[in-house]
Amino acid sequence: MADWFDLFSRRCQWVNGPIIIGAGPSGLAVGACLKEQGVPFEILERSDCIASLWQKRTYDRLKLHLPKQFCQLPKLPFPDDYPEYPTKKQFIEYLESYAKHFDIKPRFNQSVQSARYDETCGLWRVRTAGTGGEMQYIGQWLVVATGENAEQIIPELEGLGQFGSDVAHVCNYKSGKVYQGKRVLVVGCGNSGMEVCLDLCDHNAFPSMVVRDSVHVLPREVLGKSTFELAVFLLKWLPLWLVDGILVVLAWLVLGNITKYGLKRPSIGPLELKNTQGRTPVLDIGALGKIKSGDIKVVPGIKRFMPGKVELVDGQILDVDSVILATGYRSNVPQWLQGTDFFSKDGYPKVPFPNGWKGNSGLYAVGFTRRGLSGASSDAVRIAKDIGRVWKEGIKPAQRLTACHRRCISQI
Ligand SMILES: Cc1cc2nc3c(=O)[nH]c(=O)nc-3n(C[C@H](O)[C@H](O)[C@H](O)COP(=O)(O)OP(=O)(O)OC[C@H]3O[C@@H](n4cnc5c(N)ncnc54)[C@H](O)[C@@H]3O)c2cc1C
Ligand SMILES: NC(=O)C1=CN([C@@H]2O[C@H](COP(=O)(O)OP(=O)(O)OC[C@H]3O[C@@H](n4cnc5c(N)ncnc54)[C@H](OP(=O)(O)O)[C@@H]3O)[C@@H](O)[C@H]2O)C=CC1
Ligand SMILES: O=C(O)C(=O)Cc1c[nH]c2ccccc12
Repeated sequence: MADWFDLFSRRCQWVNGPIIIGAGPSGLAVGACLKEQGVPFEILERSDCIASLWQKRTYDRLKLHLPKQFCQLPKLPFPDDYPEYPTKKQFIEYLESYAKHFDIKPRFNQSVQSARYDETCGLWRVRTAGTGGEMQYIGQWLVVATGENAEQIIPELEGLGQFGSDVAHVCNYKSGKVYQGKRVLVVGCGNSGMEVCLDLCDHNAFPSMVVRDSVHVLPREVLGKSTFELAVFLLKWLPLWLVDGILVVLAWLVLGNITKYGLKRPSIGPLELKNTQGRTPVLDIGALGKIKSGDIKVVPGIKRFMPGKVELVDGQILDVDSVILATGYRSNVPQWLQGTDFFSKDGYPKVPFPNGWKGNSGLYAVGFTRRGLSGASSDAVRIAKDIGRVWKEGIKPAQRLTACHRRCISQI
């Protein structure tokens, strides 16, 4: 009886078409491409808005750091009057207009708790929790679009619990305004750590940035041309190792020897490191100047925290008012995707680029190639074509619905 109650109370829903998890740029891009193919779909989003990473978990001064042609989604370019590097506000407005243009209406407050392929009926079952209670969605395809940045990484650092209350992950940092006059320890030297330090300087705070190992810093532009664009251009003719070599030489010519500031370069080149380990090179937009001037202090790894203090691996003890953890993000796919070995433990597809977008039994992954928004866009185009082909071949899952659906519902 309870099963039929679920069905009638709409706690269990058949989705005619793919179930897309995540309404960030990746999920929206797949949605737009599916619309063009005439394939219906549902997008399930844990937050109450599209692109929640951009709307809720990024700082005010953020801009795209790749030129706009590498960041637009399929089928709808950025408006002509957008600058080369759109601001966060412009990017969000673009995404809002993108969703509107393609009439994409995600289901908000649907946090996916589990998704599993049911071999017996050949369908995916997706369970969500949200403001309206628990729901189950059933469909033939599952598109994972939850992103490489789904969860903040809080490293285990000795004594951090005793440091004091002013510890935040960078995803909760908005502006340096509230840190005025404070000594701030920024842990991490990726693009977030660097830019937050710059923002802290601009708000008269005193940042120290922890660089525990090595980091690639590249100028965002060389002679007025985007370094990233140059790399993409060179990769058309040259092997990756050579392009990496050229980038390092260019960085040295433009930025000088930065080792003396505590910024050691990794032995692996910047693009290879990005592709293999997901470590994004820093595209400098001014932090390096502040490091050179001494406004941002570079400090080595952390040994332990004490109340109001931090001890570093070289024995220095610093008095610190606040700590910002710019320690990165992780995928959350292993937390909810069950019964498939398509994703590895780190939450990325096991199959290397360019084949990681398609798994078995109607499973797809978009936005997990460590290639930013342009990587997500190419995944989205491929996925929609693949699903569209099957859809047009006339496999109408709805026709299988009655018998199959009944069996599935009876197992809730
Ligand atoms: C600060 C920052 C700046 C960046 N700048 C650039 C840039 O300039 N250029 C570039 O190319 N890339 C950039 N990136 C890379 C970034 O990955 C992309 O910009 C982009 O946001 C990726 O889109 P996505 O849809 O794959 O993931 P996200 O934008 O993270 O979207 C995933 C969505 O899935 C939802 N979700 C997650 N888990 C669940 C769940 N269990 N159930 C339901 N919903 C769920 C999330 O709430 C989110 O809305 C940046 C990343 C960061 C963190
Ligand atoms: N558009 C833009 O301008 C921006 C883009 N981004 C993008 O967002 C993504 C995430 O960037 P970001 O948030 O910087 O994260 P990243 O993963 O790129 O960097 C994390 C940093 O934290 C360091 N770290 C992690 N754990 C520790 C620890 N225990 N002690 C000391 N250091 C530690 C890492 O060091 P190690 O390398 O040694 O592990 C690394 O320097 C990237 O793809 C980035 O390009 C971010 C900000 C701005
Ligand atoms: O900003 C990011 O995180 C990106 O993933 C964009 C990106 C993809 N490939 C790169 C290589 C160098 C610098 C940024 C990127």
